[in-house]
Amino acid sequence: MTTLNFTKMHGLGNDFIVINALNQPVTWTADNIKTWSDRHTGIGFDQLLLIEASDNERCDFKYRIFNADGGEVEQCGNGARCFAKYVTEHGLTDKTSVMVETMRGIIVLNILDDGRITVDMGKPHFAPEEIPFVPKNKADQEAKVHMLVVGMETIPVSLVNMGNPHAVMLVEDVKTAPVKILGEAIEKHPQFPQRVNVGFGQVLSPSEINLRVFERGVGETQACGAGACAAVVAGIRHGLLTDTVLVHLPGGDLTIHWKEGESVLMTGPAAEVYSGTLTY
Ligand SMILES: N[C@@H](CCC[C@H](N)C(=O)O)C(=O)O
Repeated sequence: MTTLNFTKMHGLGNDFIVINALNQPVTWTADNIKTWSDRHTGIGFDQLLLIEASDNERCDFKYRIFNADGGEVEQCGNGARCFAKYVTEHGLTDKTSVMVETMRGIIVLNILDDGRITVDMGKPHFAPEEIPFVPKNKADQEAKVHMLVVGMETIPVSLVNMGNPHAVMLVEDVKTAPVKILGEAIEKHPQFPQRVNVGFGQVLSPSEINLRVFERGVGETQACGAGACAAVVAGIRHGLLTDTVLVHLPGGDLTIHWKEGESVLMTGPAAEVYSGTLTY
C-alpha cells in the first residue's frame, strides 16, 4: 500500500491537488490521476500540481502539471498562483519572488502585500509551429486569424501559445456560447496535433472582457489563467483591448497586463482548502 500527502487548493474555482515531492516519494500512473480527479468517486480536481527540485540553478523549484485525464502539460496559470501560496505558506521558501522551472521555460511568481500573486507567464508565441497548429496553406501559415472548419461551420480563431496551446474566439455573449459542443470539437481538431485549450471571449469594453474556457484534458473549468492571458493577448493584437484588462471568469476575476514584445503578467488570488492523505 502506498500513501501520498496532498493539499487541495484552488484559483478562482479552478481546483488542484498539490503534491510535495520534496519530502515524499511519488509514483503513480495516468489511471491513478483519472481516478483521483473524479468528482463523484475521487477527490475531484482539474489538475494535479507537483513540486520537485529543479536542476536549473536559477530556479527555486520545478513545477509539473497533470490534467484530470492524466496527461502531463506545460503550463497552468491558476496553478502557478497556488504553487506560490503553497511553497511560501508551507515553509518551503521565505522568498516573495519565486522562480520556477516548467516544461516550457521559467516563470516568476511574485507574492503581493495583499496576498494576491502576480505571475510573470513569459512571452506569448503565435507562429503555427509554436502553437502547434497545422496550417492548410501559405496564407493560413501567416494569418493573424485562422479559419477553422468544424462540422458545417467555419470559425475564426486566434492562436496563442502561453507555454501551452490556446485557440480563442470572439462571441456575442459568453452565457449562450456553445462552450461544450464547440470546445470538445476544437480541442480535438486534427489541425492541433497536441490538442488545444479553447477560449470564448466577449469584449465588454477595451479594458474588460467575459471569458469561458474549455480546457484540454478537463472540459470547461471555473477559470483558466493561461486562457485569460491568451484571450487578452489576442484582443490586444486585434486592437480591441488596452494593455491592462480585467477578465471576468465564471469563478472570479483576473487582471492581465501585456505590452507587445514583453512577458504577460497575470494577477489574482489563490486559496488552500484542506490537506489529506491518499492510499492506493
Ligand atoms: N487551468 C490552467 C491550464 C491547465 C492546463 C491546460 N488544461 C492544458 O492542457 O494546457 C490555467 O489556469 O492556466
